[in-house]
Formats: sequence, C-alpha cells, structure tokens
Amino acid sequence: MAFLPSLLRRGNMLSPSLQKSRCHSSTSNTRRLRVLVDMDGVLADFEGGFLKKYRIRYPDEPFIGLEDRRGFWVSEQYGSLNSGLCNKAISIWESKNFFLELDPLPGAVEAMKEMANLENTDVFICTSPIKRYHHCPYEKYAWVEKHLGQRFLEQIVLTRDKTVVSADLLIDDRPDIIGAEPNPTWEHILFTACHNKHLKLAPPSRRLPSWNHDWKSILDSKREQAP
Ligand SMILES: Cc1cn([C@H]2C[C@H](O)[C@@H](COP(=O)(O)O)O2)c(=O)[nH]c1=O
Ligand SMILES: [Mg+2]
Ligand SMILES: [Mg+2]
Repeated sequence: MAFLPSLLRRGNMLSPSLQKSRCHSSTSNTRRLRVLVDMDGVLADFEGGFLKKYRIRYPDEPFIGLEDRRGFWVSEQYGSLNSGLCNKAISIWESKNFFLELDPLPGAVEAMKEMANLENTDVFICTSPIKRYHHCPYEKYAWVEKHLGQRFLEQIVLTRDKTVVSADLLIDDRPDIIGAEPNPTWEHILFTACHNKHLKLAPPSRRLPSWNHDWKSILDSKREQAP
C-alpha cells in the first residue's frame, strides 16, 4: 500500500472522487460541466454549403430554398420532389471537400473558444460522420483544426450514436436524437436551423436560437441543477 500515495500524486492516476474534490477545492463550489456541441448545422453551415454546391452541380434540377426546408433529412425532402433527387443530394455531401469547405455559422468559432476557456467547463465537438467514410471523417478533423485550432483536435467525438456519450448538455440541431441508450445523461438543447425552426418544443425542452443568443445562461442554469 505504500506505493499508493505516489501513484495517486500523478494527475492521471487520481481516482474519480479525488479528481472531483481537487476540482472543487481549486476554484469555487460550481460543478464542472461537460458540453457536447454538434458540428453540422451548429458549428458548420451544412445547409448553406449543400444548397450552394447542389445548385452549381445540378443547375437544371429543382431545389429547395432554405426558407422551405422542413425535416432533418435533406435527402428525404429532395427525394419527395422527385425520386432521383435523393441520390443527387447525397452525391453532394459524399464529394471531396464538401465538409472541409463548409463555412462556420455566425458566432460559432468565437463561442466555442469562449466556452472552452470558461472555468469548470469541458467542451467536446460531437459529430456524426456519414457512412461513406472516404472524405468526411478526415475533413471534419481538418475543419476543426482550420477554424478552431489544433487544441480542439483533442475534443472531437465522432459517433453515429450520441446517446452513448455522457455529458450535461448536447447542443444539436437534430430534433430526434435516439440511439442505444434510452436515457442519455445530457439535456438536448435544440440549436435552431432552417429545418427545425417551425417545431414547437414541449417544455421543459429548450432551444438555442443562434450563437449570438445567450448560450452562457443555458450553461449556468445547468450548472445550478443537481448533477
Ligand atoms: C441532412 C443530412 C445529413 N446527413 C449526414 C451528414 C452528417 O454527417 C450527419 C449529420 O450529423 P450531425 O452530427 O447530426 O449534425 O448526417 C445525411 O446523411 N443525410 C442528410 O439528409
Ligand atoms: Mg447537426
Ligand atoms: Mg474550460
């Protein structure tokens, strides 16, 4: 047992309970918050990037203006116009450089940097890659490095099932986030996007209308709740 204290003194060897007490004693009594932030439709302008490239590649095909977008799946809504358009839509985000060239949404980069610098706050980018993996996973990493910097590469969680990732908050534009875990630990904050802005949320569900709104008060309110 004599070896135990020296082992415990190494930061990464601390037991979870010791880590907790160390965090609390170093600052205030506020609890540490873990926030997951989605990428497509929250940090990166998937819808705008899609529409721009779709119209360039398929100038003679019908398109759906962002004001008319309904439902999370672009491919489904295009498929409902005409069945061939579903695959044409998919061909856009399966193309090289689609994910890399997405523009950041207004205020996203600044908000992420500010959030990551908050005390007692751990921020992760939690994003689902497409199954055709030739470009997408690489480009998501490259996008994060380009817009947020190298340190954020440590904070990426790539998963097709966000319910199995534990956190206090998940900021995401997809209204229905389901998966293997029926009771995810996080509270889903719906980030407003063209496809979800018409949905009425049943209380206590909450929205973040944009990064220019008060995202900090959502974090603060969560911090005040019992873990
Ligand atoms: C609209 C739409 C999206 N996808 C893909 C593109 C992204 O990889 C994910 C969405 O990821 P998020 O983490 O939930 O933002 O889904 C798709 O395959 N088909 C679509 O219509
Ligand atoms: Mg999204
Ligand atoms: Mg921090």
